Amino acid sequence: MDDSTEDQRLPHRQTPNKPVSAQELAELGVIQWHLDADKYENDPELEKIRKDRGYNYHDIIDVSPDTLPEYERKIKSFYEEHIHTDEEIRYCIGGSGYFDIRDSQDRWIRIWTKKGDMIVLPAGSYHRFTLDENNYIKAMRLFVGEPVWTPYNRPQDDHPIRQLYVESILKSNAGTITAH
Ligand SMILES: CSCCC(=O)/C(O)=C/O
Ligand SMILES: [Fe+2]
Repeated sequence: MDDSTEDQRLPHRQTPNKPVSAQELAELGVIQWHLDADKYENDPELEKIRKDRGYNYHDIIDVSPDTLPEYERKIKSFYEEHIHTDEEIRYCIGGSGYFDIRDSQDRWIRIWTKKGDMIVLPAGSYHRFTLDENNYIKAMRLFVGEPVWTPYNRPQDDHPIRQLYVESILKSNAGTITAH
């Protein structure tokens, strides 16, 4: 992402653009699939992912000014940099939005998530979410067991889940992750 503080809904690409590969995202623990969102209610491919990864809970969230209760408060909270103690698993079944995640040098990577994209952000990863200029996303939220949506806003460097995440990234990449 660029460093501009302009509207969070803009793409915020660097000039020139600096694309990030699926491999680089995988090294941060991000998992992605692309599915046929038109058949999300009866999709063997989605069922297989859910079964393989134990995602036995799901619900649907409609994020737009007209559909989300307490829209202003929630949209602000989604964009505060935070971690969760569990994976954040989202399947975009309509609309679009940006999931931002910090890389190993603490730079933001912006992941444009559109209809059919399913993404897992690992537990302990610093991230945030915003709608894009279309102002609408319909997403399936998945979870293992009873859902816990609590965000822990940065700084969380002493949080055991953050520490586990940092260790796992260090181990798999033999790289450096900047402590702040
Ligand atoms: C599109 S789902 C809303 C965003 C959210 O649940 C979250 O935790 C963002 O980090
Ligand atoms: Fe989150």
